[in-house]
Amino acid sequence: MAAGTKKLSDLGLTALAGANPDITGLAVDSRDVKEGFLFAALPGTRVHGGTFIQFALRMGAAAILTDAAGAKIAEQELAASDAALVIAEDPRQALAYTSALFFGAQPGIMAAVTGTNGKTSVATFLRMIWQLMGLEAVNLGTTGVEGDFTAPLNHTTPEPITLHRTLAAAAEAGIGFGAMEASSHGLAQCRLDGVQLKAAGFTNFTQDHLDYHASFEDYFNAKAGLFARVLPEEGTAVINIDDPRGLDMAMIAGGRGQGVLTVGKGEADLALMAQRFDATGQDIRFSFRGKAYQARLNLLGGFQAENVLLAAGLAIACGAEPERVFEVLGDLKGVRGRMQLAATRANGAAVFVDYAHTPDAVATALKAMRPHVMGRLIVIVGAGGDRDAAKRPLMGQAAAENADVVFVTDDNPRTEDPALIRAAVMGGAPGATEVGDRAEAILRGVDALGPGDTLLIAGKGHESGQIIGEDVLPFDDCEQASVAVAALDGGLA
Ligand SMILES: CC(=O)N[C@H]1[C@@H](OP(=O)(O)OP(=O)(O)OC[C@H]2O[C@@H](n3ccc(=O)[nH]c3=O)[C@H](O)[C@@H]2O)O[C@H](CO)[C@@H](O)[C@@H]1O[C@H](C)C(=O)N[C@@H](C)C(=O)N[C@H](CCC(=O)O)C(=O)O
Ligand SMILES: Nc1ncnc2c1ncn2[C@@H]1O[C@H](COP(=O)(O)OP(=O)(O)OP(=O)(O)O)[C@@H](O)[C@H]1O
Ligand SMILES: N[C@H](CCC[C@H](N)C(=O)O)C(=O)O
Repeated sequence: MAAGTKKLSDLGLTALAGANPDITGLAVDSRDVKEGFLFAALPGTRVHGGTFIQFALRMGAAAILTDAAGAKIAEQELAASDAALVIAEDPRQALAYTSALFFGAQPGIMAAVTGTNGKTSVATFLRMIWQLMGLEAVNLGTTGVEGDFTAPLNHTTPEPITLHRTLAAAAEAGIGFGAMEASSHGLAQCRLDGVQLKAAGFTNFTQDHLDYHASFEDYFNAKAGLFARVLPEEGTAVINIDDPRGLDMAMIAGGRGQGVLTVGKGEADLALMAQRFDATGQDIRFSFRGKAYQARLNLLGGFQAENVLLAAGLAIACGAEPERVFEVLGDLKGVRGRMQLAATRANGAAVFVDYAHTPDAVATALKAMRPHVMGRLIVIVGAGGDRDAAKRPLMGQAAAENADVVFVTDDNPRTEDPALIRAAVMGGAPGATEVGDRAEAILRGVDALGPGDTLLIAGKGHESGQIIGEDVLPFDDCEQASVAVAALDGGLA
């Protein structure tokens, strides 16, 4: 058998007619199928993957994994083929377990974090904590794979083939610790089933993605599903109980027999007692199971202390010595595109870039900025196309309520009419100035900065492109901020 080749039966699958071919690879898209591959024909939001079974067979697929509907679509082609047919009630879940068995390795200790906002921040801080303690670690999510092993990713939670291929490569490179983000899409689509999780974290639950989930409760249940994936006996849930749904989450996890470690400002195991802000960060006092500690965080934004404590809780839940974890918090660095200082004007006014792309995140980011601002707080905001339309006016409103000056602009209009998206955002921020072109909006925002003012450019964070239609045009908020400052204050050749 060739390297990387496995028998179908070794992948936990049984074919209808008892066939047991060698499987040389896995594909979820028929266009990726090669000779000997298993093609997973999944039910989709636009089309059933069963439609593409005929193409997969032509490309040499040795096995097809699908559901009854997929098999029906390709009934004739399957009958005329030697390929093994596996029918599963939930082929997405079956694919996830099959991928885990096919690639066969992951970092020994894995933790995942879910929540509307803060996943990337918490996963990144957790990876940094591990590294600062001398351990080889990675985080996987919206910003790709980062840490002691790096790779690009297309999803916050990659589909299972990519996920398990990446985890196996990390394990092979000697990485012992992994922190991953669990998006609600990823959870609903079982993308991380088959990952052995030692701990799972919950940040918060507010509005997003109601284009995909049928209701708010459906969205909550998808997130709660993370706690069904933690190792039943030895796993621990680390929950932010300041969020109104935190206690619900703690009950769900506790009800499944997991240990629960609570984090929050009130009566929590890991409790934030005080924060004092200055120009470069904050000093925090906190307690762990009754004992008091303090730490310096070189991070802007009150919410980052909550994210750091959640990450610390996850490190402890994964077996680290609490004292050792608390010692390294002062060395944590900021996360790319999250409250990142992008440029400073000659008059001292600062420009920050942040990834706030939900109503709650826009409000949180602006409120967090306020104690650091002597003059006016200016914000540039927009909402993504082909995403939850209901959040658009709420994002405008969050901007108008928490900033002194608002510019509404484009943020990845994708296949929608950008003017209509802006109009929806303007609906929540009637006094705002509308500037469609994002580069021009940034220039106008930077130009409006007087001494003591601050500009927050929200929505794109670390992103490096503006998605218009199906095209991705190069665009970087930090770069545009520097260009605007240089153009206005001198410095451009
Ligand atoms: C809405 C959503 O999550 N869609 C995911 C879903 O695709 P779909 O159901 O829309 O697929 P479809 O277009 O109907 O096609 C059905 C099936 O046919 C296959 N196909 C299609 C065409 C073809 O020629 N051959 C072929 O085999 C497709 O691969 C698919 O498996 O299943 C696909 C395969 O598993 C995913 O790649 C795809 O993610 C798309 C690309 C996506 O953009 N997802 C985003 C919204 C997402 O997942 N975001 C979250 C982050 C959200 C957050 O901020 O929290 C993430 O984790 O990244
Ligand atoms: N604990 C928090 N509470 C509220 N808002 C937060 C919190 N943490 C981060 N944010 C806001 O959310 C933005 C996105 O943060 P982050 O990338 O960590 O979240 P995320 O959940 O990974 O988002 P996504 O999965 O959509 O990429 C930040 O730029 C900040 O504005
Ligand atoms: N993971 C999020 C990111 C949104 C970022 C924002 N720039 C946008 O395009 O809406 C999503 O895909 O909904």
